Amino acid sequence: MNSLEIRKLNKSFGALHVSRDVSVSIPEGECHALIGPNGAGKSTLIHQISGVLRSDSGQILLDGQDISNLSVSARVQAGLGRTFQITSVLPSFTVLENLAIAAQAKSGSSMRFFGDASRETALNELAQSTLERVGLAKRAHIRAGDMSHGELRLLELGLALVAKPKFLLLDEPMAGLGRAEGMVLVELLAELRASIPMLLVEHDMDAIFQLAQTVSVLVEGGIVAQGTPDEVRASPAARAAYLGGDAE
Ligand SMILES: Nc1ncnc2c1ncn2[C@@H]1O[C@H](COP(=O)(O)OP(=O)(O)OP(=O)(O)O)[C@@H](O)[C@H]1O
Repeated sequence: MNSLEIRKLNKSFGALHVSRDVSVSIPEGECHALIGPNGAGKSTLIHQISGVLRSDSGQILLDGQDISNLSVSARVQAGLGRTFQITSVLPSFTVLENLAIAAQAKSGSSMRFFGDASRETALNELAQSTLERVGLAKRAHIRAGDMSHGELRLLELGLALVAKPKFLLLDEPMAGLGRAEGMVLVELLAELRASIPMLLVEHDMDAIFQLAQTVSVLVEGGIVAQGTPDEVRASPAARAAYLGGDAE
């Protein structure tokens, strides 16, 4: 079963206790949004989950496997996918080439396998099907550097999907997108969440309330409210700390 469970994660920077006993459980089929004011500790938590930062204590379980002590790349190998705020797209390669390169990298390809036709076919098929999955089939042969910002976001998601993740970490996927581009991405993520559960850090409340079945509100590193969007909207702690007038 695809799921992510984090149990009592803590992280301090010197005297600053940022993540405080954070626990979240995200089962199969679910998009969980993490929201909170600037400086609440959202990025820190994402970095702890992805492995960029080691937690001081707590556990991270992916499909029941404890990945708390794995490196970033070992977590990716274990099935933890993520989109990066710093793009991993190669701008002078086409969209399809970017996906094919990612597919090859994921497959652990090396020169000694070069020329294995069936293997190349499989990688090309994976690149092509991912291209279609993220709605970029018509843009296959465009240089990635010539794409719009919204298309780049779709390609970044495609690069994560090539690795066939069991779970996706999405760090502000809507950032910088216009309304139309944002809607395309929301629709795509809504389709994907049925097969790949996801944790979404996002400031765009419309996107959150369209996508997330459950929400955690993080304030000063601790979760002050957790539940469905409606429960969180109704939570006095969340309203006081974060949602304010938007919750009305
Ligand atoms: N490497 C670090 N060293 C020291 N303090 C840090 C470090 N990284 C983050 N912090 C501090 O931890 C707190 C939480 O920061 P974090 O970036 O996780 O918040 P955030 O919720 O992601 O904020 P934003 O919404 O603005 O991105 C802040 O007070 C920040 O200054």
